[in-house]
Amino acid sequence: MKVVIASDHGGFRLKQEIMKQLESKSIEYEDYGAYSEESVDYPDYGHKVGEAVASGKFDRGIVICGTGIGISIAANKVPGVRAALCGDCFSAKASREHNNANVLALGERVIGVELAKMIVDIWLETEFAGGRHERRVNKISDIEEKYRQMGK
Ligand SMILES: O=C(CO)[C@H](O)[C@H](O)[C@H](O)COP(=O)(O)O
Repeated sequence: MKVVIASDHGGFRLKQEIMKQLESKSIEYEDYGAYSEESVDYPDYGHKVGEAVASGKFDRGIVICGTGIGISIAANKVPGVRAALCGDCFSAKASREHNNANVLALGERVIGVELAKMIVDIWLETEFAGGRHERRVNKISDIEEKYRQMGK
């Protein structure tokens, strides 16, 4: 599995921890920044990760900002992205099983490092359950298609 990861300044330190975790599990990843705690704008990083996942270059993306909110909103603007902001293990599992989330968003200023690592582990390990969930996820794609046809 190939993972792309990015954060703004508010998620920089947690990103460093998550990258160490990916390395320890020999999961291939690429760091799309930010590369320091200097103040930057989270939409730029959510957008980059969203495009990298939607294009098929990466299987999954992880985005981190202070709350995880702004960067997940930005990633979700890219058609084909299903970014899930998770602050607990149950949601992390469900976001994969039910929503086939392809981007995980975390809030460094909200959750601790150890919880974040557990969430990442569960999220990366869990497969999409399909079945009735597939019909619902397809309806999300239908919404995107509707706006694509309207040229928006
Ligand atoms: O949480 C965020 C947006 O939803 C981002 O992490 C930003 O980091 C946050 O808004 C930045 O705030 P700052 O006061 O500029 O560090």
